Amino acid sequence: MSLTLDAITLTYPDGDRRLTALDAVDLHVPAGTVTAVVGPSGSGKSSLLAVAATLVRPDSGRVVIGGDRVDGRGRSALTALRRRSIGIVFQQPNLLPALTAAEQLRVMSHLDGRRGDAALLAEVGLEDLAHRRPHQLSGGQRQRVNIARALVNRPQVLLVDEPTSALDHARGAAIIDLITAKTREHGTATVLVTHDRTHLAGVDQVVELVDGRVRSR
Ligand SMILES: Nc1ncnc2c1ncn2[C@@H]1O[C@H](COP(=O)(O)OP(=O)(O)OP(=O)(O)O)[C@@H](O)[C@H]1O
Repeated sequence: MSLTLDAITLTYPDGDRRLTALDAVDLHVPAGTVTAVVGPSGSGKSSLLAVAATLVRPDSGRVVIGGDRVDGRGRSALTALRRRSIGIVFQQPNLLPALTAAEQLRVMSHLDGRRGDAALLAEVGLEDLAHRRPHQLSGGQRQRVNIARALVNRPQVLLVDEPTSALDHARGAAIIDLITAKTREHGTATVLVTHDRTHLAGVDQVVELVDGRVRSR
């Protein structure tokens, strides 16, 4: 399903004024495609991801997933929507230290009451490492578990924040390739926030944010 952000404006309190983090931002991400969001520090990339994740409510504008407007829904409806439809991959894989790779996935699917899917580990190339705990995995392998975990519930929207920042170039490129492949395979609408423009050759759209506005390219 597609993701659309329509005229999103977001401000934060800033002393006795408001700081405009996103200024009438439009973004359309068709199903099965990856949109990279680039821009300098403080340009609003994380804010955009937080709005798309329905974690932060914008001052104005609409968030539309698969044709349904989702901003403005109540808290429990948004929690259910996030569990069901939105996968989030954070910069640092926040895996639970005591659990094996397979267990990290099972915990997610139990939380949502769905069947565990350790086969996902095979999809991300970790079938032989299912029994390892996070400290027994490399940074790139941990990020793969993180991605597999975000995909457990087959989300319609995948939001990825700086997935390569802790990785060397080759491992970073492999992670972007993996995200792109899974996006195509599952028909996900994927937004990938990154500082690093060197990996962007394979993505479908690159959006540059400057001071909270989309700069046309
Ligand atoms: N909770 C907050 N309260 C007040 N201001 C905030 C808050 N979060 C972000 N900001 C401000 O909003 C603007 C956009 O921040 P945001 O984190 O979205 O940028 P970014 O592009 O993700 O930056 P970076 O690349 O450094 O992570 C910045 O000026 C930041 O200082």
